[in-house]
Amino acid sequence: MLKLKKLVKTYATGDQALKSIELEVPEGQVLALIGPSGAGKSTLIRCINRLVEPTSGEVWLGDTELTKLNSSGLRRARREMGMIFQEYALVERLTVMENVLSGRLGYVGFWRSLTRRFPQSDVDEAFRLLDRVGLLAMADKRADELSGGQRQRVGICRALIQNPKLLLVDEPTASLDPKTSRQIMRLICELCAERGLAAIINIHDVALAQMFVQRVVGLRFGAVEFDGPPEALVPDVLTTIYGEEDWEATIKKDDEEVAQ
Ligand SMILES: Nc1ncnc2c1ncn2[C@@H]1O[C@H](COP(=O)(O)OP(=O)(O)OP(=O)(O)O)[C@@H](O)[C@H]1O
Repeated sequence: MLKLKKLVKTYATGDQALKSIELEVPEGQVLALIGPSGAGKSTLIRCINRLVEPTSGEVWLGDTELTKLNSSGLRRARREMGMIFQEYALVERLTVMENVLSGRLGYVGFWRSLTRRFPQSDVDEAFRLLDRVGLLAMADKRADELSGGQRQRVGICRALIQNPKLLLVDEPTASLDPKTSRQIMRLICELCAERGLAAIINIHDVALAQMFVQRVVGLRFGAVEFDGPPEALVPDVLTTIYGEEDWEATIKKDDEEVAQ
């Protein structure tokens, strides 16, 4: 469904953030992207929807080569890729409902978006999504009245109301406490399963990634160092991705898989 071919990103500073990445993500697969700081995880996610322009190589979403699209083609293609951010990127003075509906701005016409008059079907879907993530009662609250976990749930609804094929998720739990982090990861993975949605989740917490995803890709110095199931992330493998460290405390223990 998503295919990256020889994807390279060299920043103007000369930093080679991605070195010829080859990656395929089938429909419905949730993949965690791990690796040390500076490995290129954010760059990879942002090159897919061209928030960062790749230097060379190809990005394919289904039959569309995203790297070939002009700006209007890209605008259309971006509807198919929902993005969830670490810092939520909500509009603080708008309500929860308005923030969720802003996910539809790529679909509604210019005048409608200017006056924020969304079709009833969009409003109905926003209510359904808010109900699904447990925020129905918050629909009229301002975004700046919410906790971090609640904000991220709004961010998830905003991405899903686009009806995307792929979710690009950039450190969704980095600003959250451990329990809320688990809840958010679980929610993202459940929603992907319910909707047959593929996702790439850039995440620092290896144990959290191992708990929820089917596939882990480890980046190091802009190259894929590991690609496999979470249980294959043994200490030696972590050392090749991150360098020398005592990994026993990091790797998921079976009895840690709490179903809360
Ligand atoms: N806008 C930029 N201009 C120049 N260099 C950049 C830019 N953004 C990232 N880089 C460089 O590209 C490399 C990869 O950065 P990137 O942010 O993608 O890594 P990351 O794995 O997401 O790191 P982190 O986990 O710390 O967020 C780093 O060497 C970084 O310094």
